[in-house]
Amino acid sequence: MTVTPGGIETGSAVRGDREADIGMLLRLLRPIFRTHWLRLAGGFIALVTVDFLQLIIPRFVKAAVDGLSAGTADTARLIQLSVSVCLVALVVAVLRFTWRYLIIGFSRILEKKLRDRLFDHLLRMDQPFFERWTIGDLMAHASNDLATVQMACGMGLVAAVDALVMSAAALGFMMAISLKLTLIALLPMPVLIVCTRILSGRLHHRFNLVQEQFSLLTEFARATLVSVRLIKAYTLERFQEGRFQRLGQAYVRSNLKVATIQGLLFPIATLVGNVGMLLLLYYGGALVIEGAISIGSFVAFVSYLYMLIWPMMAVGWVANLAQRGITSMRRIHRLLTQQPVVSTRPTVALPPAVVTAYACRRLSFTYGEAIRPALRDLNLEIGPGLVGMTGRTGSGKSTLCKLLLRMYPVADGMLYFRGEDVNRLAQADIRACIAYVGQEPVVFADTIAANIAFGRPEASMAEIEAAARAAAIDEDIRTFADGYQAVIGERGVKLSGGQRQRLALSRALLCDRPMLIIDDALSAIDVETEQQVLQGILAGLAGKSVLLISHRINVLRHAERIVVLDEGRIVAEGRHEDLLATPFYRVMADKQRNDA
Ligand SMILES: Nc1ncnc2c1ncn2[C@@H]1O[C@H](COP(=O)(O)OP(=O)(O)OP(=O)(O)O)[C@@H](O)[C@H]1O
Repeated sequence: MTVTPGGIETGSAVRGDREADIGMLLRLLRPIFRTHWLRLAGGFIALVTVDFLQLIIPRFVKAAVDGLSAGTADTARLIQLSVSVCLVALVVAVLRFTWRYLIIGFSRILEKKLRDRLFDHLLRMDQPFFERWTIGDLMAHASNDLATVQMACGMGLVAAVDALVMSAAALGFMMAISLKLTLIALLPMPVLIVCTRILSGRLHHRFNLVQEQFSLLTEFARATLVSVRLIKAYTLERFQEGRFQRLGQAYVRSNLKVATIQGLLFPIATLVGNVGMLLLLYYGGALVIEGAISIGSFVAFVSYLYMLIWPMMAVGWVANLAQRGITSMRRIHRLLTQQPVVSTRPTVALPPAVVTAYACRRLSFTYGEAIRPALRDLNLEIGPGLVGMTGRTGSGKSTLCKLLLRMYPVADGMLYFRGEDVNRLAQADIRACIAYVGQEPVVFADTIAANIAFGRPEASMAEIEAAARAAAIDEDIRTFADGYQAVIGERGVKLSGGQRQRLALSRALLCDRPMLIIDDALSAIDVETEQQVLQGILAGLAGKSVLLISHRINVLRHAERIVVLDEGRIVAEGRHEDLLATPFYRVMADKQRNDA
């Protein structure tokens, strides 16, 4: 089993797109900042006010200490100062809540808007895009990168503004007391900035490793649970347990490394603060003895010095947050600037239904990195009525379906829908005319009714039941205790393979679109039910075009015309009886007759 590591770096680097500069990134964020400027302004006003109020508290303490040492402070004065400290602390508490609510709330709004944009963008991308990017890559963008940008635009901005205001104001107050003492007390601070910068860089790296380990662990658990039946069939439980345990150990090890760095960061900050305090005690004490500063000023100075420790630490932290935020924004930007390769600029409106739904004119197609074309010089008309298609595996049948569904680009003049070159039509217009049933039925963990009504959520129960009857699954559904309201488990685990296929078919029949493409989607249905299903399809055929791909002669013989593909080319075409004279079809028919 392959586990997707969610390696955004590797995945993106391979694609080698141009890196976005800061201006491009800001352009992406600017509209969100502009819309919420009032909220941000309110938040920062509250934040700066908190900083100033915090700086006022030591002034009250200074007044009290000076009053006490000079013998001028009486009880009333002390109560007055204490009440002032309490009131300021109360306002600080309210304003702290306010800035947190406003600014961190803003960063969550920003994250949501970016996530919505990313999601919308991904839904608009085409098949070649999803072949280049793994789901692990995309999930990593949608979780880790968005979380990093949120952190940078929330706590990062707060810490930057806070550090700036707090350090400027604390330094101002300290210098007002004594310039010399300020310079002495600040001597150890650069050590703190450098240490935080280095350690938080390492912390960031370790955090990334923790996240990577975590996504490996969760992806492994997901992949194991999804294929639990296969694992049991191959008695791989022990093997999987061992791999899971090893991944778990690696995750714990990465977390311990994070804890080590975090464990170093705070003691270093305290140590540096205490060294500053030592210098302050020595030189500040001397200044008090000389009478150059009062005891109150000395006490206030101590408070300011403590207040400086956080901003000094924040400098290194903010630099790392900003760096990480920019890297993540670049990845998001790279994803948002990917464009679908299938044309999205229609020049003409969808023509009304004509006799031929689809026409291929010397249609050739080669997958991006393939050396051999999957389809070569195909000349084919589909519709109205039932066109059958068969051919060896890998002969290009599903590729043709994908082209008809406009999942891959085709050159001009090769594919016509209702007489118009598909490159001149909107993909959505073409797709809206086609109901498609793929080889692998897609079933959601929802009720049977909701699964059938996926393409037409507004359909009535009567319509849903009629579609189920046409796909010969109505009787099976009624065997469930909750009938159409039965929840069929993740990926339809409560249904058999044949039931899943018929469910997918009923979904397509309910859509009642002019064209129906069934890509080998009846393969798991028994012969008797298969005939019922075919009757259901044939009953609704009037005026429609159906392309029915199958390896079964019994299915194909109902078609008015059968096309045989081999190595991407049409090697035979005609009615069932005519084709019996051709080698591939005759061998297939003989073999299936003998098997029966
Ligand atoms: N996404 C892809 N990228 C590159 N090559 C592909 C891709 N999908 C299919 N192919 C190749 O194109 C060729 C035709 O594949 P296709 O799936 O169309 O065959 P098919 O006739 O539908 O086979 P089957 O009967 O087994 O479903 C094969 O050689 C296959 O390996």
